[in-house]
Amino acid sequence: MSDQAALRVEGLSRHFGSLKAVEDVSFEVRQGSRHAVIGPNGAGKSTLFALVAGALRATSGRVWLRGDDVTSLSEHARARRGLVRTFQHSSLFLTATARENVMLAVQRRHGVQAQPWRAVARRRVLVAEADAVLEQLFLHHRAGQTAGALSHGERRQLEVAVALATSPSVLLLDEPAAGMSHADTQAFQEIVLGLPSDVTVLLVEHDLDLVFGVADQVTVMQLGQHLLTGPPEEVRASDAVQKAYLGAEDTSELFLEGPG
Ligand SMILES: Nc1ncnc2c1ncn2[C@@H]1O[C@H](COP(=O)(O)OP(=O)(O)OP(=O)(O)O)[C@@H](O)[C@H]1O
Repeated sequence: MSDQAALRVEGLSRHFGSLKAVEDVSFEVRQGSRHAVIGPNGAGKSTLFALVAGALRATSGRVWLRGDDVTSLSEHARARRGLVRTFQHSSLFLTATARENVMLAVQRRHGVQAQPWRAVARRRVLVAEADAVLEQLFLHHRAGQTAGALSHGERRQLEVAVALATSPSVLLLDEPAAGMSHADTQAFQEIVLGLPSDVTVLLVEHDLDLVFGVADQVTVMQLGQHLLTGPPEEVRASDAVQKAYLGAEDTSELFLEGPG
């Protein structure tokens, strides 16, 4: 594994009966990268994401977090080591405020302390840390609202805040733009770009505007297999990617958006 890799998958496979949902996939995610996984429907992106997060067991292959083999670890054990995911379907406490949702995550990071006389001081620290994370995610003005009162886009922001509050080394974003309006997606793009540079981000995403707006590396999956990993301009220029991605002749509209 190269010195710069925060995460590496090596020969990773997951079969469902005879279906090879993910087959012998290998690639590295560099330290500090914003790395996206794309591919047509059924390409194996969600399965790959679940294998990396630890929600699914691999049929074969390995997952490395920095130099550590985490393949046999549960999702929780991986999260404790800094490999933290957001969920496509919200895992927020909807009746708790945005601040309380983040405070719970901060508290988990600190661990529960048993000295009751320090409770007031501890709460002050939790509030301050939670508010700092909310500010980072442009949600500070919503801190006192219940998560249930937030818009869909704001909830997705809050999910990232909750994940970020655990101090991840690698943040896994599961289709963050799913169900978002165009405006929300654009706002979310700024959030991803503004995440701390020492946090490595791996996102699985359908929205190519978001992908090409944030990613410095893109992995393309096709029919369970790894097709290409490279910088956005290389992916855009690849005939194989365009054909695989669209499966059609008219590729002229693909990959025209975004900087990179
Ligand atoms: N639990 C499962 N049991 C059986 N087959 C599955 C299971 N999960 C996924 N598959 C199959 O594995 C293949 C890859 O699915 P996956 O959801 O990983 O692809 P994807 O690229 O995320 O697709 P999409 O873009 O539509 O979300 C598909 O053919 C899917 O039907």
